[in-house]
Amino acid sequence: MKFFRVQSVENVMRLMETEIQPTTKVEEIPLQACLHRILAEDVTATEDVPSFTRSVVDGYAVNSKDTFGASETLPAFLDCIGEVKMGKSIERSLERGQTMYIPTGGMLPQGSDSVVMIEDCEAMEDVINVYRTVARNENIISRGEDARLGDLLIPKGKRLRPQELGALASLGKTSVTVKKQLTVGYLSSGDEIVPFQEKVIPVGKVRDVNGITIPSLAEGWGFKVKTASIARDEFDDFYEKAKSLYEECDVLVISGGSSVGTRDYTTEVIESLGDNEPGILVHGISIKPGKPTIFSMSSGKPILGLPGHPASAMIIFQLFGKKLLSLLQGEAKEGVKHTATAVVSQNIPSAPGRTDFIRVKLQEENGQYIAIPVLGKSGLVKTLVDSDGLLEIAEHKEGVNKGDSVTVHLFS
Ligand SMILES: Nc1nc2c(c(=O)[nH]1)N[C@H]1C(S)=C(S)[C@@H](COP(=O)(O)OP(=O)(O)OC[C@H]3O[C@@H](n4cnc5c(N)ncnc54)[C@H](O)[C@@H]3O)O[C@H]1N2
Ligand code: MOO
Repeated sequence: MKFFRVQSVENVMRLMETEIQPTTKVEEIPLQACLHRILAEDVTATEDVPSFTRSVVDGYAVNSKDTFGASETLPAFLDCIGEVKMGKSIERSLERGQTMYIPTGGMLPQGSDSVVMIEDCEAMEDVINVYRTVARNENIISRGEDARLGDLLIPKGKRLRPQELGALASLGKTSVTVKKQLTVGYLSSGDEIVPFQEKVIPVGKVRDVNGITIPSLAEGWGFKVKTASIARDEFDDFYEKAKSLYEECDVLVISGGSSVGTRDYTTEVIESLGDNEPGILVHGISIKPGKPTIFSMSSGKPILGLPGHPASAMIIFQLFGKKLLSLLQGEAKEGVKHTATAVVSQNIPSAPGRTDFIRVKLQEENGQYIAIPVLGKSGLVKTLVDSDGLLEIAEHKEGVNKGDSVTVHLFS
């Protein structure tokens, strides 16, 4: 493996797609614990949903033909023969010219095919004046309209959001088979890095920023995280910590030492884990920031080496870490990216042959967002705090011009 034989963002993404095999570990858990988990089985409807045709308004159940031509000046007159009770089955059927009062959610009686809203009617003892023509199926939800018995309701591989949980609840599913939640092993490295809890630190030391940003991102995406104390720039200490995380977790993420400095043990340690087959596949991406990124596969397990600079680490983890975890977790398709459209506030040059991710702040002006670059080195944490997202300048472009409309990837 040669150092810094940079590969394009696209190549690295493709490589991840071919190398990473989705986990086969599944578990059955209660529906209430399924939020953000990946469905491991196709869910088909075991009954018609809803199981009966119901009204979506308070009004009168009618045969739409009986309202044909009805208007403010020429109402239709229908005989009211009773009332539908909420939550109860209705045995009586309507004959032509008849109606029944029906609450929102009530079951439609046989002989009716629509509901006239109460506001469009007037009750005159047992006769209801209908002042509006309604169409067939108006103001109702038909039996099986959500899903018919046997329909594929949610395909496997789908990340379960609150609405999928709602659909599963509507079928009476109390437990669901999902992919086992992956555990991300995270390790910060470097002699200069000290735990962030240290109140006073000697000159030359730096508090561990990546040790909080990277696990927080992974947890926010629905993964478990295990960490170890900061690895020293010394092979044995680094190796021991990396090895135990590698063995206990589904994926290992290391920050720092990804460059080519003499004290950088990261590559050596990565190559010592598992069978190192195929080993380091990427060391260097044509991207800014984050060029010295490492991606390795060993004994079927992915290892990601993040550059130490906090902005580089976070940006690379957002882009490649999220993709890697989503592939490994067996998500059918990565979730929709959170983006905003904005107008660039100034010219931003970029070197062709490299994908640039510019931190930007969004400011709303006259109903549109203005993207203002937050310039600063990738070692500066404040640049991340000041920015709302990233503006991507594609590899083939020489920059963007003031006034260009661009897509900004929002920090989640
Ligand atoms: N000769 C070259 N040198 C460098 C290159 C290059 O192409 N050729 N690339 C530069 C780029 S780009 C980056 S990014 C860095 C990445 O370096 P490392 O991944 O080896 O990271 P370190 O040297 O360990 O740290 C860099 C910087 O970040 C601070 N750091 C590290 N870990 C943390 C942490 N957990 N929390 C907060 N800050 C952290 C560290 O103290 C350093 O200041 O390499 C360039 N060099
Ligand atoms: O590109 Mo590095 O990632 O300068 O900080």
